[in-house]
Amino acid sequence: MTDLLQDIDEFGPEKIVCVADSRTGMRGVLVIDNTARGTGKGGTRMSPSVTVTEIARLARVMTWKWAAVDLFHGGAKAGINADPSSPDKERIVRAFARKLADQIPASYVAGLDMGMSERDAAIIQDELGDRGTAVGVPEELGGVPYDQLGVTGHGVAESVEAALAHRGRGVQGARIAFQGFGAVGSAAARRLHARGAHVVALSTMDGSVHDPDGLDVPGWLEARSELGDACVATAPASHQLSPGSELLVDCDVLVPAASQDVIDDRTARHIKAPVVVEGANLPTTPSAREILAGRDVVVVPDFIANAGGVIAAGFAMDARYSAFRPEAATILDTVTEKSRSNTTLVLERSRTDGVLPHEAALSLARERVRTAMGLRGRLRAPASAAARYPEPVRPDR
Ligand SMILES: NC(=O)C1=CN([C@@H]2O[C@H](COP(=O)(O)OP(=O)(O)OC[C@H]3O[C@@H](n4cnc5c(N)ncnc54)[C@H](OP(=O)(O)O)[C@@H]3O)[C@@H](O)[C@H]2O)C=CC1
Ligand SMILES: O=C(O)CCC(=O)C(=O)O
Repeated sequence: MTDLLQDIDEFGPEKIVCVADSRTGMRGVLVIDNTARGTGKGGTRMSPSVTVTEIARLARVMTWKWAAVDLFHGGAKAGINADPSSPDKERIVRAFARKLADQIPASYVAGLDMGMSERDAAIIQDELGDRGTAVGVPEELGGVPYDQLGVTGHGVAESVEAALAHRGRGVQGARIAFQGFGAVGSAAARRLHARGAHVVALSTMDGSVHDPDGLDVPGWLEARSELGDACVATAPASHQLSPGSELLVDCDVLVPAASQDVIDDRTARHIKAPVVVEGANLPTTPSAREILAGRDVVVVPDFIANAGGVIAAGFAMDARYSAFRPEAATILDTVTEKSRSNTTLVLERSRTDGVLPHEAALSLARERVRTAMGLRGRLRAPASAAARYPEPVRPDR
């Protein structure tokens, strides 16, 4: 806990709530990072290795993500330390929702992240009743099932296209490698394949598949829906790679779409792709980013490339108060527009200002958050934007 306290900076976290339930063995955490631009909002992750620090780092990414797309929610993230394939998943998810609601009534809206599905969001909604809710619930409950719709992956694919365009080439025939074939990775692979790219590698925790001539993406999508992520084990031995090798294959764009910190210094020295588009949150360590930049590898930051989830969550947050469900096409069009324009903006700023894309993206997002904090009187030094809203001049009496 000492470390975490030392990690608190002027942006947050504002609140960390840990919950546990001895009957189910559930252990969970919610981190609300920064609410200057609105309610703290972010998905809920389930993994047996989740830590408080991991969730705090992810919550900070959410602060930047909402600000970068200029939508008015703040950063938050929740985590449940459990195996998502546990037969007790429903009991664990219910215990998490109940315990959290006891601690902070109605102040967290759950959502989807690794290891959680629309079905789990529905369970949270059921458990909370009028004490809180979740987004990402099935359509049949009036929700926006953004993982099933592949919204985040759609945006990642758009970001890949914009990054390729920035390098002066089209998506047709581009070779793309993926780590992670879950909600984000599979949807991005489907879209890029449909746009004429060759998906040359994909992976799950169970293994990696590689074909330099391009994999049969529709076939792998079907295998995934039948066999789950274990589908990769059915590939011929000649197409299987050792874990992590999918990050190092020869390709035009690498899309890490699984876990954090998978691109460390050692991996960064061997990546062959000239472009990395971060589908996952926090896949590249800060020092690896520097190494990649030194090797002229362009990295599109997570909170620029994978903002489709927050855009869908933004629509879903509004839909909580409406009997009307937003059209999927409206959500996807918004994601297309924001993902492309932000990717292009950040890569251009990076080039003209001579800074890493991450730094260019961060300065855009940080400025918006700082302005909101200043206007709310949360900064030690007054923010310059406050000058636009002067105190009323009162006539002398
Ligand atoms: N869902 C969303 O809307 C959003 C998700 N993200 C981020 O995208 C990433 C993926 O999330 P999502 O697709 O929802 O998660 P899912 O749980 O749907 O899928 C995760 C995928 O990654 C695989 N995986 C996990 N660890 C590894 C590893 N070390 N090597 C290879 N494959 C691995 C999983 O395999 P297996 O199933 O075998 O474990 C699975 O295929 C996360 O970083 C998440 O925070 C970001 C924005 C929004
Ligand atoms: O806020 C959500 O519910 C989904 C988006 C998310 O968690 C993310 O972008 O990482």
